[in-house]
Amino acid sequence: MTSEVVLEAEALTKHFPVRARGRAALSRGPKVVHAVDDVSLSLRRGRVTALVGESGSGKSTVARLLAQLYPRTGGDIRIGGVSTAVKGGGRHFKAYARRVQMIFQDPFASLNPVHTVRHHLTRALKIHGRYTGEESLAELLGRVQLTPASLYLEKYPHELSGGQRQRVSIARALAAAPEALLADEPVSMLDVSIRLGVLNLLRDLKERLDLAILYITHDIASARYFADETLVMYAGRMVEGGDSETVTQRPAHPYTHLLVHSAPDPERVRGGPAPYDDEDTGEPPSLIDPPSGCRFHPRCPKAMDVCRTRVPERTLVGDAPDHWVACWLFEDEGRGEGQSADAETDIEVTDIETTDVEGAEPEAAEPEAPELEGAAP
Ligand SMILES: Nc1ncnc2c1ncn2[C@@H]1O[C@H](COP(=O)(O)OP(=O)(O)OP(=O)(O)O)[C@@H](O)[C@H]1O
Repeated sequence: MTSEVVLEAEALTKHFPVRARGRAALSRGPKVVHAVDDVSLSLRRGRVTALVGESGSGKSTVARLLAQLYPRTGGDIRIGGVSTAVKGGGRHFKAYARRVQMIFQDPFASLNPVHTVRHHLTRALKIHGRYTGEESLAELLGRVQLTPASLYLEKYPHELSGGQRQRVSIARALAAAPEALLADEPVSMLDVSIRLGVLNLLRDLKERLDLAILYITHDIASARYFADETLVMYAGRMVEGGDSETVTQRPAHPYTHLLVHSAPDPERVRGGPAPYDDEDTGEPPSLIDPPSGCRFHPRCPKAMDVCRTRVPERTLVGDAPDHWVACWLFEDEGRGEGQSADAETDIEVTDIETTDVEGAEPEAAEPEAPELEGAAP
């Protein structure tokens, strides 16, 4: 874990204002959606960091904050160690976007249907001052394994397969020669059969271009396969993090257990231990009025009194050097950040052997949909 930090967030917070309606508008003060609270993370050169959690846990908001597509409510974003807050559109945003690029879930929506691949890539290269004629286009397409370039350059998005479209989106992001790539569920809309190919491409790019990649996913099994480090988010807060093997094989937080247990797991099907009742998955809370203390406590089978009132701090656990959890169950065993000790928990651990990404995503109820004041871009 010693490679250089490219992009980091410290105590990042985003609250979206919501308009109260009816009597609530008269009786209560302004309401906000607590989409992201106190999130800290570091993206390092040549490493993939997975951000895992159910729908509505705040993953996309973290990515959009890191891409400077939203202003933040609080906290800091540093690129190359320098604090940065950029407003969309201008010269500063362009300079930032040269270093930090984002790819989205739906490549069909992010490519303009009336333009060819040539148009998309030429434009991106020109914006970032890197267009040097045909060979720069061929080089970009080569990077995403769309060769020979002549087969693809004159094609429109609808003439490409889903996987090819996502590769063109990735090529367009690479036109900036970024240091960090924020990939928001980059394979979840693709056919199961081609997901692995796109993840392998991203991994290859990470290695060849020394990219720092944030990989957002619902699917913790794919995080184990693809990411060096895995961070788990629940209801706007980060609850656990560490190297992917440890977080997915020896999860500490009860919520991570739930995610691991909901993932496809041949061992469990053969009778491996189940830490919790499979059916008892509950629902994520409203983020307008999130639970006090640990936000997972209403769903947590291990909840204690303290969980209802006080937010747990990050504490290092287990043998792996950077494995941390924010959970009161570990108050006694925790080493505090930077110390060393063993942590035993009374939670049984379920091994997962799944290494492909074809599994179903854990089901999650949609959180309460607020009336938006600031529309998402
Ligand atoms: N522009 C907005 N205005 C108000 N609330 C918003 C806005 N964007 C997101 N939210 C809310 O913030 C919370 C976090 O949403 P976000 O999209 O970041 O979660 P997510 O984990 O990425 O979910 P998904 O996997 O479904 O994309 C949700 O409750 C969502 O409704």
